[in-house]
Amino acid sequence: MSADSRLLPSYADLSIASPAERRSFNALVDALRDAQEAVTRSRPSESAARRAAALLSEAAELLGEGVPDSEQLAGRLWDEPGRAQALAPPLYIDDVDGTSARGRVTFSRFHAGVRTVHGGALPLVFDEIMGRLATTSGKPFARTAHLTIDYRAGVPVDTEVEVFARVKRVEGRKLFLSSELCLDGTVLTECQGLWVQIREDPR
Ligand SMILES: CCCCCCCC(=O)SCCNC(=O)CCNC(=O)[C@H](O)C(C)(C)COP(=O)(O)OP(=O)(O)OC[C@H]1O[C@@H](n2cnc3c(N)ncnc32)[C@H](O)[C@@H]1OP(=O)(O)O
Repeated sequence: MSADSRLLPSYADLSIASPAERRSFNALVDALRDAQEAVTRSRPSESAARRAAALLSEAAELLGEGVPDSEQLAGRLWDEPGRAQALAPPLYIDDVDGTSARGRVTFSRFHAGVRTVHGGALPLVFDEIMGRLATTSGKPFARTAHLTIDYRAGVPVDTEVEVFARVKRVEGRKLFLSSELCLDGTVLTECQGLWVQIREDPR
């Protein structure tokens, strides 16, 4: 396991997978990320594109229809960067306490729009770090209710950027958070978010 339990949400279930299952599933998700990036970067010949498509289809067929979402591992290996899901780029959360969080992320061309990171990909990272902050340090389960993004400057691909988040105030079940994505001390993108602690835990 790669993170200490202070960095994990209060509802994280670390017993969901054995160490061996965790390693092999993580390797599968890493390979999926590599495939996404390789397809994005490629300009294959017709035959290479057909062959690659057949291999990817074969992999999907091998995995079959899957298990109910309550049993899936994707998105639930909380102590792994990216939680073993390929939707968002893997976020390395270095620190979380009751009021702030700090992490690092590198977007690749898969998440690019025109030369810079796609505007729809950036909220994925804000939702991850603010979601972690909103639900760590014993806080109950909360859902994203509102996000506002300010795109100050383009975010480069293939470059590690820092992400910071903090709790600005709490009003009953409502947590008002803010977050910034920075490169060399310059804020590139800012996000304001509202998380609402739900009345009943749905899990
Ligand atoms: C580590 C984790 C990483 C991953 C984190 C991922 C987190 C997510 O992405 S969750 C998925 C995306 N979000 C959702 O699907 C949420 C969908 N919405 C909902 O489930 C509900 O609307 C929910 C839970 C946000 C609020 O529902 P409910 O508890 O019934 O709220 P309700 O009682 O109406 O309102 C509570 C308060 O919040 C306010 N509020 C609710 N929604 C909003 C909103 N969108 N904007 C502003 N205020 C809002 C209400 O005005 C009310 O305020 P007050 O108490 O001052 O009157």
